[in-house]
Amino acid sequence: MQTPARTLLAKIWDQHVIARISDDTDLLHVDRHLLHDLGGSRGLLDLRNRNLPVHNPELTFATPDHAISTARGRAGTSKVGQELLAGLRTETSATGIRMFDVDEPGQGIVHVIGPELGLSLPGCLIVCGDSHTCTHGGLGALAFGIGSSELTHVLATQALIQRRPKTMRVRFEGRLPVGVTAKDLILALIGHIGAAAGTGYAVEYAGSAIRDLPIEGRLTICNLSIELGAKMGLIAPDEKTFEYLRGRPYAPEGEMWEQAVAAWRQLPSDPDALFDREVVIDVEKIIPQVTWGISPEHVIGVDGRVPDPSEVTDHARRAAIETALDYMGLIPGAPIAGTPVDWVFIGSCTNSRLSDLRAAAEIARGRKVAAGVRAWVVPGSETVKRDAVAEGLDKVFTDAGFEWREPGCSMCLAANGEVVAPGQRSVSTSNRNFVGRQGPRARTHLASPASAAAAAIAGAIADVRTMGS
Ligand SMILES: CC(C)[C@H](C(=O)O)[C@@H](O)C(=O)O
Ligand code: SF4
Repeated sequence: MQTPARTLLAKIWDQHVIARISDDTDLLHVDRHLLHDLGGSRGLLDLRNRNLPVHNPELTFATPDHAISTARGRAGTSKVGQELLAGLRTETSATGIRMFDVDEPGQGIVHVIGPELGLSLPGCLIVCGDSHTCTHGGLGALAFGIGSSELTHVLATQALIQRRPKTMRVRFEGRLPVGVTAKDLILALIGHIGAAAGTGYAVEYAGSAIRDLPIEGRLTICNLSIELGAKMGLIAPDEKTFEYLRGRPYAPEGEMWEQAVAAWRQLPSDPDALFDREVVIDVEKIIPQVTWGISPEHVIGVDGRVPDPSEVTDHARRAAIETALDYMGLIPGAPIAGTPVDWVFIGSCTNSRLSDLRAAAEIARGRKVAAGVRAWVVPGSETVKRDAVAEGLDKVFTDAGFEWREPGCSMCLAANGEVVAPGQRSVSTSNRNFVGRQGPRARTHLASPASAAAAAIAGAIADVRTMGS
């Protein structure tokens, strides 16, 4: 009998089932557990208090990112941040967990270091107490965020009970227009199908535009899966994935590498595999995107106009637009381009990798940040920082008037006073434009690194396509 066609998700899932719990729920083995400073030490302390050992410390890795300051010398880390960092150090060393500490090669935003260290591999099941764990799906891993009690459970058992999600395939077809990046693709998708469309689904991104994307762009796409409502986003591994991973510190070597690649080649969804929902996006129609509101689905092309609630008949939608425009301080129907900005933030697990910094530097090179604008570049990891410095990107940015910071989450979630002041407007390469996300009453417009750099130079939301390089 022929085996039924299976999706990438089903293949990885089936390989991790330890026990069937019910028709749609399984106990799964976890291959990698990543810890960060906000939840990691708490989970480890919880175990200690219950006299439980960490089941597989060699499969668990930690790094501080959320609660540390990104100022030089980490000056400005709050008391709580310092306590969390100290706790992570004590508990990981007591349990034999490898921690990539501040100023050590390997430290960085947890979703940046997993891929770059080769900890995140195709076919792996990866969890972390963080909703953007979906990022690692860009390498063909099944990766998702877990809550704090699940985190403790994984530390104690290296396993997790999960309900099998429905499957959605999004095919991005065509060639990327000039100025359009992975970030624009995923924002356009969220705008098109809505920020709740992925709820209950694992989303597989496919199509010619995904195949053409370098790995870092694929990580950006998968990073925003949770902003689509999906806990998991995946992209089938291919030759680019293998090239990206070859020789990375934790990637398999020699004979093990050959065996791993042979196994990874079996992972892509079978051609006749069925998905619960299919979406096709023509990328040639997409232009650089920017958000105007307080959800990632509040997004338009940079040549567009802010919506006018008086033109919307649906009552609930009209009220939502009014609320968003009021918070954002925007005029209904006004063009979004030209809106003056106070802050530009280039960073976060969405867009702080080397290719992101290169794209921003292309726009910044030889130009100056507009008067009155503060612009930060926060590399995603020590490795990104080292590579960027080796290429002189830090110099390009500082010459243009950007501040060059140490790796961490920073202004993505406004820790340690790294905040946008009340009422001020920021263009940010991060993934959330929620109310208060970058500080109380801060106004956030999400965009790509190139678009963010263009805004810093113009002093206003700008169409990167008119800036050349
Ligand atoms: C702090 C952490 C739990 C949170 C998340 O789960 O995503 C954070 O990383 C975020 O981006 O809001
Ligand atoms: S960079 Fe932002 S989105 Fe990513 S893990 Fe840190 S706080 Fe969360």
